[in-house]
Amino acid sequence: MILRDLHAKARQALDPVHYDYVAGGAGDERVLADNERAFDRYLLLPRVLRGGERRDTAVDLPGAPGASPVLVAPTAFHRLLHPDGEEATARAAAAEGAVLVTGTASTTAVARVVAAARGRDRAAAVWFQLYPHPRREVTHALVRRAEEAGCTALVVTVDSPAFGRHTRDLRNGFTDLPPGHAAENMRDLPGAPPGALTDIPMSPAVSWADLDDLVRRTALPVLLKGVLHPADARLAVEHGAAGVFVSNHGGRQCDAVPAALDCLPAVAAAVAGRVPVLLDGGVRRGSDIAVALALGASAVGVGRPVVWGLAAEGEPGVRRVLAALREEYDHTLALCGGRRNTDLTRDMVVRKGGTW
Ligand SMILES: Cc1cc2nc3c(=O)[nH]c(=O)nc-3n(C[C@H](O)[C@H](O)[C@H](O)COP(=O)(O)O)c2cc1C
Ligand SMILES: CC(C)CC(=O)C(=O)O
Repeated sequence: MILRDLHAKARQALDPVHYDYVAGGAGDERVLADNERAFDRYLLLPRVLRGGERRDTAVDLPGAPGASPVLVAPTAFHRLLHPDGEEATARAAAAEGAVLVTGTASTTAVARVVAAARGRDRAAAVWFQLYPHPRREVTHALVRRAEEAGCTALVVTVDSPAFGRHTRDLRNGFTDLPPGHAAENMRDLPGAPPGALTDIPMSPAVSWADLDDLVRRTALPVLLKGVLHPADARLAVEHGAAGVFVSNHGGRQCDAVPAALDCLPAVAAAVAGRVPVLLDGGVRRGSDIAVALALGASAVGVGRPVVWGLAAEGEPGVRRVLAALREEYDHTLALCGGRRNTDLTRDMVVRKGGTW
């Protein structure tokens, strides 16, 4: 309910073109719709008489011990959506104990984002989402910026060898950031001066060799974001990834893939507990988090709900979103007879209308 209210408030507050940029997806937005709908296809089957007075929902993630199971997924251009931008998001995430995955396409430089988070909580974990650049030296420069800023992990987005065709943006002619906004992490790096959406160039040539190069080059844990095929999850582990995000980019890339949730069980089976599996796409309720964790995720990311919270109310709005999800999840865990996240097991999820 809180999330729906903040979404409605954000819609009122935002320029319709910017609203469409966030809300929209690729193609006919089939995947966008299915990400949320997928959660309606699964139900929880609680266990009884085995709970406890207290619950502990913290999770140990790479570079983020004792984190909330709800992460802030990377979303671009926060200053476009609220004047306090990424710094407000960072303070809110830190206050809620949530890992912030800050993006390459940030309208605030990564050093300032991390400083804002650490100003709120000295132990706050900020991960840097990386779009591998067609020129390796630019990728390396971005990694150095993230390392120097104090990020504790890299999240390499691998579902974007090309820009997604966002139908609403094409219709609205949304190609440039308004004056005064820029992709600050790209500033002074070779390439176009920041200002256009496409100043974050995608590279169709990115390969496993680039992942090997990154893993060799940085001491930070490297996670992959945008893995759907179990064979790729297996390869990710073999190539040294410290975690895998099951994600279809919120339905913004290929509009003919399964819902993220539907890909989770096979990826979790392929990874077989060797590294954490995370999921994003369509998570809107505490019970969605419980379903994802029961199906093999260690934690979930939320994208649009955080942006709606930011656009509607700034830092307090983001806090409300993260707190609501965490509290609803804790309540669901209690109702399922769990004390820890790992008490939610595969047998406690059934397909609607069927049995397991
Ligand atoms: C406005 C917007 C911008 C995004 N920007 C990025 C980005 O820069 N890098 C990235 O890896 N994912 C990006 N994503 C995808 C999110 O990280 C995440 O995968 C997706 O939003 C999850 O789905 P949800 O919005 O249903 O929670 C973006 C998503 C949205 C809605
Ligand atoms: C600048 C864009 C590449 C950000 C993005 O990933 C998205 O809008 O989905």
